[in-house]
This record gives sequence, C-alpha cells and structure tokens, in this order.
Amino acid sequence: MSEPQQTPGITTYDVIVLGAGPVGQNVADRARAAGLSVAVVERELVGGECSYWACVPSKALLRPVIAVADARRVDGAREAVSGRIDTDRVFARRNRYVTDWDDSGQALWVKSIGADLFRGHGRIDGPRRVTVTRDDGASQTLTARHAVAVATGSDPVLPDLPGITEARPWTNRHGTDSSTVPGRLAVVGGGGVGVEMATLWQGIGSRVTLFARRSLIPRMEPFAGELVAQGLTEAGADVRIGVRVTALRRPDPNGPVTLTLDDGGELEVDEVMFATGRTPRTGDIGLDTVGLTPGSWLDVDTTCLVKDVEGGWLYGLGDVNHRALLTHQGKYQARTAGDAIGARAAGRPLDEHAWGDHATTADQHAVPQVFFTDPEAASVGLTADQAERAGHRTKIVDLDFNAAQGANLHADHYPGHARLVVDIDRDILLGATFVGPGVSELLHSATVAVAGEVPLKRLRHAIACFPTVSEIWLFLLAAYRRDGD
Ligand SMILES: Cc1cc2nc3c(=O)[nH]c(=O)nc-3n(C[C@H](O)[C@H](O)[C@H](O)COP(=O)(O)OP(=O)(O)OC[C@H]3O[C@@H](n4cnc5c(N)ncnc54)[C@H](O)[C@@H]3O)c2cc1C
Ligand SMILES: NC(=O)c1ccc[n+]([C@@H]2O[C@H](COP(=O)([O-])OP(=O)(O)OC[C@H]3O[C@@H](n4cnc5c(N)ncnc54)[C@H](O)[C@@H]3O)[C@@H](O)[C@H]2O)c1
Repeated sequence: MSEPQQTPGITTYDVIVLGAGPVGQNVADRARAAGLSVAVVERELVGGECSYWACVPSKALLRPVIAVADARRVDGAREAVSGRIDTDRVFARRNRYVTDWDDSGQALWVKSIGADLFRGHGRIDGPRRVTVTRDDGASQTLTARHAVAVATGSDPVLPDLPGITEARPWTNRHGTDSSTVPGRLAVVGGGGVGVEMATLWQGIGSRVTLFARRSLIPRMEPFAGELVAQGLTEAGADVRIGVRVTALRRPDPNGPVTLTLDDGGELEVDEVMFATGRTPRTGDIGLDTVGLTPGSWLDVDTTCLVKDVEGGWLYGLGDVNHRALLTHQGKYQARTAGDAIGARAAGRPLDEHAWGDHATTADQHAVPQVFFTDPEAASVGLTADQAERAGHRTKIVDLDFNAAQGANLHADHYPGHARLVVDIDRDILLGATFVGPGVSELLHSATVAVAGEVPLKRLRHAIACFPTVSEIWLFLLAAYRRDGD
C-alpha cells in the first residue's frame, strides 16, 4: 500500500479526490483497493447532495406516499388506509435516513478505507496540485502523483426571472429538508425533480400546481409523462403543461408569493420550488489553471479522463461530466475510472474497448432510471425516437400491463404500460420503458437484457414467475413474435 509523503507545506498522495459525494467516495474506494494513497477533499457533508438533499431524503419522503397509494389500489386494503399521512412521522423517517444531516458515519467510512479526509474547499492550482481552504481561512497544498478526480456534483439552476430573488424559491434543498408542509406549493419544471417533488408534496398535504414548458419527464417515452401527469391529476395536483412563469412577487417576506403566468393569469402560493435543471459545480475549482473554462461541464473519454488536459491526470466523474446525472451511473464511472487509475499507475494495459473493464460503455447504451412517482416510470436504453435517430431499424412493442394476471393481482385494474424497442437486424433489445406501480423493481431485468445484448430469441427462455408483474415480459415477447410473423 502506498503512503502519503510529507515535504514542508505539501503532502503528496497518489490520488486526490475533489468532492465526497457517492461518486467521490467510490473512486476513492477503488483507488485504495488498487493500493494507492488517497486524499478526499469535502467542503460540506461527506455523502454529498445524494445523501442529504437528493436521492436519499426524497425517496425516504416519497415511500410513505407510494405505500399508501399502493394499498389504495387493492380492494380490502383500501378500507384500512382511510386516514391522513402522519407528516411528523414522515419527516422523522427522512431525518433518520439522512442521519440528521450529520456526516460523521460517512467520514468514518472514508477513514476505514484508509483514505485521508480534508475538510474545506478544494481548488486545482495547476497540474496535479490542489489547495484546500478551510472555513477558518487556513489552507493546505496537496499534490497528486497519478490523478486528481473531480466529483464535485451539480447545483440547481434558477431562471433569470423578475422577482426570483425576493421570492426566495425552494430548490431540491428545501424540497427535501423542509419539515413544514406549505398549504399551496408551485413546482416549476417537469423533469425528474419536478415530478417527484410534486408527487411528494401533493401526497403529504400541499395543494401542488406543477408548471412544465412541454411534456413531463421528456427524456422518457411520451406515454411515461402522460401517465405520470394523469397520476398527479388524480392525486389532486394541478398540472399545467405549456404554461410559463414569467415573474414572481413576494412583497412581504413572510407572506405568499404571486406568480405571473404567460397565459395572462396569476397564481398565489405559499412557496414556489424551481426544478429547472442543473449546472456543474466547477465554477470555483481552479479549472482556468489547467486551461479549462470555469463553470463548464467536463468533457471526458470512456475512462473518464478529461479531454484537452495534457499528461492524463485529470478525471471528471458523476454529475460534472454531464453524461447521466444519476448516482448509480456516477458510481459506475467511479468504479471504472478508479480501476483505470490503478492500472495506469501500475503501468498495466487498459481494456478500453466497448464493454471492457475500463470503459463506461453503459453510459451510452444502457442507462437505467426510475422516477418514483405514482405510477412509477422506469426506463433503460433508447426510446423509440432515439433509436430511429441513431439509425437503427426497429420494431416497437407496446402493451398495457393488465395483459398480465400477475399485474392485476398486484393492483386491481393495474394502471400501466410497457414498451420495448427492438433492433430487428440484431434481434436485441435497445430500450425498454415500464410505467406502473412497483415497476422500479422490474427495470433491472430489462437492464440486463440491454447491457447483455441478449437475443430476443433467447429471452423467450427467461421465464417470469406466475403470477408476478414481470409476466409482462411473456406478453411483450409474444407480441413481438406474433406481429413479426
Ligand atoms: C431531488 C433529487 C433527487 C434525485 N434522486 C435521484 C435518485 O433517486 N437516483 C439517482 O440515481 N439520482 C438521483 N438524483 C441525482 C443525484 O443526486 C446525482 O446524480 C448525484 O448526487 C451525483 O453525485 P456526485 O457525487 O457527482 O455529486 P454530489 O452528490 O453533488 O456530491 C458532490 C460533493 O462534492 C462536494 N464539493 C463540491 N465542490 C467542492 C469543492 N470545490 N471542494 C470540496 N468539495 C466540493 C459537495 O459538497 C458534495 O458533497 C437526484 C437529484 C436530485 C436533485
Ligand atoms: N429518481 C431519479 O433518478 C431522479 C430524480 C430526480 C432527479 N434526477 C436527475 O437529476 C437531474 C436533475 O433533475 P431536474 O429535474 O432538476 O433537471 P432536468 O434537466 O431533468 O429537468 C428540468 C426541466 O425543467 C425545464 N425547465 C427549464 N427551465 C424552465 C423554466 N424556466 N420554466 C419551466 N421549465 C423549465 C426543462 O425543460 C426540463 O424539462 C436529472 O438528470 C435527473 O434525471 C433523477
């Protein structure tokens, strides 16, 4: 195991990781497993946005909403859940999962893998060099023998609208750490954050109005957004597609916010949340000192090495490379890059071919994603439209879930739809989308088929248990064959 080396004023490690979110933690772990010394720099909480203001708290808060909705879809069970959701207990559950925003457990984990944690703001200061500035202004210089891995994540983007500062809008931060339920909440933005936050806050008592410029969750198949919009409307939310917020007013800081809308109307709410996309946290990390533009996404190769930086030492992982802003995808990149850093440090050859040990091929072909709405929306790989634009000859298979008895037994009148996108030249699956209660747990089967390029001829032999929701596979494959005859 390599050890850090001290010279006056400088500590040298094999690898310096900037940002201790899930992605930074994973690359640190992999580099340590390769026998390298590792410094991890974190300016806020070890665990990152994901652990404290994104994936974990949002799913902890959403689960009670979805559990109640699921029970209400089953005759007999419905009658047992007539009460209101206990929000105090929902917030207490969330607080447990975010360990009351105390990161000491995760900091201990960093120590347990043998990495050194530096608390403070990290900035690159020329090739292979990082300065860490603590809150008290003290600073420290670190240098890296082999790699600096940037995993600093992303921040929410707020549109430049009149009155937006005065309105003090929520972002994903208050959307996940608030312990009060606003009576009326406007959510602006129909991507993943917007639909999940609308589902959550409507589910625990707010009257939610959701504004989306176009369709909801537009990166999935169009039917996904339509079914999620229908679910939100049935839950009592007001979904306004094609209506834009053009200005905000909050004259009394403790009073309501009035939104001006481009349809000529106005809306008064108690809080407004913006879920209008993300920007990379690269504005103040010293990118200019190595010839890159501050505030830009990092353009990386398949091993996550940043292009346009000489010497092959700077890596960009997770949200900062803008490949797929998802924890699981960033962790995959971190495992891959960590292994590549280890191999390069040892002078071993890399396997960068598609699906090789040091290639992040799944980022292009098999990204799975679940939106924990009601119904859930889950997809992997290409949509029909993306496959066509990529030049594949495809066949699209569409089916309502109630074809499968397992789905109906799971939820009476199971509301859901599935689509397969098949490459007819290679007889493999390019993409799959499932929308319905509980489909999050169905998605991995499709991910295996897409990443494994399993021929559909062979998939026929992967039998789903009776009576499970997964039986939809049987019907989808039968429909594919039948229509092909
Ligand atoms: C509301 C919401 C819900 C989401 N739900 C899901 C989900 O269910 N599933 C999913 O896969 N994805 C989800 N995502 C996306 C997911 O949160 C991100 O993809 C993930 O957090 C990216 O991980 P990361 O490690 O790259 O960045 P982060 O988690 O943001 O961690 C980056 C870390 O770097 C630190 N840092 C930044 N700059 C510096 C610096 N200069 N010096 C030192 N430290 C620094 C930060 O303090 C932070 O701790 C969600 C996002 C949001 C907003
Ligand atoms: N369960 C999950 O996996 C999950 C959950 C939430 C977020 N995420 C990920 O986190 C990332 C960030 O999500 P997000 O929803 O913040 O961003 P996003 O980019 O996915 O969606 C933002 C949406 O806001 C719209 N928008 C932008 N400006 C607007 C404006 N002025 N008015 C109205 N609408 C506007 C955009 O058209 C877009 O549809 C995404 O990559 C998402 O996939 C994942």
